[in-house]
Amino acid sequence: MSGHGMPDPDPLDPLDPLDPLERERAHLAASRTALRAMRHDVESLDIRNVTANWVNAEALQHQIDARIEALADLADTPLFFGRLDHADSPRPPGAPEQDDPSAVRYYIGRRHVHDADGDPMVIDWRAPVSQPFYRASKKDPQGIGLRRRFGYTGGELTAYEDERLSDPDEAEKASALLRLEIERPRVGPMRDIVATIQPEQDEIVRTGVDGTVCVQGAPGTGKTAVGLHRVAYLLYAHRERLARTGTLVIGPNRSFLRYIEQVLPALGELAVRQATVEDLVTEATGVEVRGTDDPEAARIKGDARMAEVLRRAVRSGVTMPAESCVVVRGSRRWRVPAYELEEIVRELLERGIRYGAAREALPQRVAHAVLTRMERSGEAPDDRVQNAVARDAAVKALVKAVWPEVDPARLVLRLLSDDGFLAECSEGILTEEEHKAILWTKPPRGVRSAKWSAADAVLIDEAADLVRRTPSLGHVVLDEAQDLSPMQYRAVGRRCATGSATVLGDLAQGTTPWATASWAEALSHLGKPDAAVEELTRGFRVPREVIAYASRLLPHIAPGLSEATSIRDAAGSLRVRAVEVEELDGAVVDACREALEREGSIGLIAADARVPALASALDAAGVPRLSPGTETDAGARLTLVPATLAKGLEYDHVVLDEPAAVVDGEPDERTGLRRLYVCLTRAVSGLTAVHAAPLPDPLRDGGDA
Ligand SMILES: Nc1ncnc2c1ncn2[C@@H]1O[C@H](COP(=O)(O)OP(=O)(O)OP(=O)(O)O)[C@@H](O)[C@H]1O
Repeated sequence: MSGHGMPDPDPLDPLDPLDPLERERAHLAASRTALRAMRHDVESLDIRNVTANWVNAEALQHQIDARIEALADLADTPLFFGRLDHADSPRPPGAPEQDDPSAVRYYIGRRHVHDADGDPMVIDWRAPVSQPFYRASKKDPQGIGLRRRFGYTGGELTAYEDERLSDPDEAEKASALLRLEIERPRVGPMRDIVATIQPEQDEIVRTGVDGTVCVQGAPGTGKTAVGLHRVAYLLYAHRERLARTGTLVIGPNRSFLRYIEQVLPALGELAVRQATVEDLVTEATGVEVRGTDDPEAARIKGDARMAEVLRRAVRSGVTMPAESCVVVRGSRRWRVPAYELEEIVRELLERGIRYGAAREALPQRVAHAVLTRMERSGEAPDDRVQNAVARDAAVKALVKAVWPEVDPARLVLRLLSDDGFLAECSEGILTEEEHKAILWTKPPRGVRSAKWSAADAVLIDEAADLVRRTPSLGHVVLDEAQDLSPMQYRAVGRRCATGSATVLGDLAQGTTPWATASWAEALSHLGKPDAAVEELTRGFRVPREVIAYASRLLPHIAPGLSEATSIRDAAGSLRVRAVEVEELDGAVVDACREALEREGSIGLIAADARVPALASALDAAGVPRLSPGTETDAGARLTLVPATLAKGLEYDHVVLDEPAAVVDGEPDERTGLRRLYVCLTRAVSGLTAVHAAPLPDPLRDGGDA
């Protein structure tokens, strides 16, 4: 009997048993055939007799269509990328390195494929039996004798790489296939890393669904990749639960989301929403963001203290009843005295339930007080009477007077335009200057005409949650988290209040005035103070020379952080060129042309203010260019990227225009150097920095000039 997933060896098998590549190709072909058969089975399902009605039939057909789509055989996506042979029957010493047909064997791929008998031919990478493919090592072989990685060229299986984990004589070596995969030129959007997830990454990917993890990671350590694969993993391990509760990936902006949007569909996961925090809060509140704040106002509006200001504002309209409430039923009048109504109101205020829920509870409480009186006088009212009393005009009038309805947008509008109201709500919380900084000088006429800023929309979202609980999703991945304000963390936190989160970021790349200073603080704003913080320092993107150059900025921008290492040593990957001012644009265009002679994508990154000049220079030179978020293809490979949009993106070759201008584009030096750090760490193969102005201090006397 052969291992699982491999047919028994056929004595008449014409394949050369000593040619492993040929055998693997045969397994690939057989798996393809099996996948086609699986698809054919689903396609030929006849649902006419199993569904009683039209709606069911529609729903079922929809599921079937999705399944057919999921079973498509994508020619350029290999069906499997790895193989595990269990160590149960080790190869006898001196035996030839041929396949051991008696070993329990699994092929690992992007999806599950089984043969006509239901025996697995390929195992989903997320299944528990696949885990050793990512985690087993010589120190801890996890029962694995052989781990084989496959290399493909254009869909053809062309290479394999073996590690004999239980062979003490075999030295541990870096995987050449991993290196090839990372250096494979980038054209088009981000791709998945299922074939090469590293052990430290896999631990994060497979953290349980109830655990929130926060990952601090230097540029290019795979945070984004890990976050996306974690969603795919969770959807596999908890499909039903998450289908019900939903999953969400949050990124900093549209171009970033466009860059990552293909990864989950490529892993077979089509139903994960991807959005920015702004998308979420504007959608929830119905306001449109058309305005901006100056940095100081934005900082204050994003400060966690605003949550308390809003809490006070929401409850500010609650007043204590001055009069008793009289309900007339038939010939009798029932009076609940003011002091008792006050007790009810106070109790509701103290119970900490949502404002809206308390407003709904109030008439029932008053009705209950009426019913108690009825019972005391010998009546036997039932629930219907209580409901009728709760709907009585006198009770309604009372609720309206003491617990007024709150419209979140109107409330925030009042807060930001009514000096006295803001003073009342922020007393002892904001300083006089802070109060002035957020007050609108020209109050808008109404909610629709107001030029709401992104920070305002978050305030409205907070107010809305104080009134009515925001529904929570099952899992949220928050990428580039370091740039969120405390109020934004809270907005994300309420969207995973009963679920879990994966928080990804790098404190050194924080470029907002409110950038996260510590993960502990951020996690407490998120409402997940007990989350584990993991650090990733092994860099996959940036070559050693380039990351070392960028890391010179670290002591100035994030002194406590570890420097990233790089798994790749690409000599000559860093070039720094000094030119005269009048030559700058020309030298940058030349550097782009040089980069275009090589394969892959090219990013020309420049201070936002320099972008128009460089766009003209490229146009004049006849070099086609794209904007960030537009897909590169073989014909157009150069993207002109404003420094403020570079975060999270990567290019095979980066040309960096005038580093000093990138620093000067920010309001303070530390933010400027952080922005520069982001720009310096976008390159996979090579970075050419071209400058006319002196380089920022930490970068002087470096590079090969
Ligand atoms: N295990 C891996 N195998 C192959 N490629 C990997 C692996 N881990 C990361 N990469 C690649 O390294 C690059 C950087 O990954 P990613 O963008 O996820 O890093 P990041 O930590 O989010 O970076 P940044 O902080 O700059 O946003 C990507 O091209 C990604 O596909």
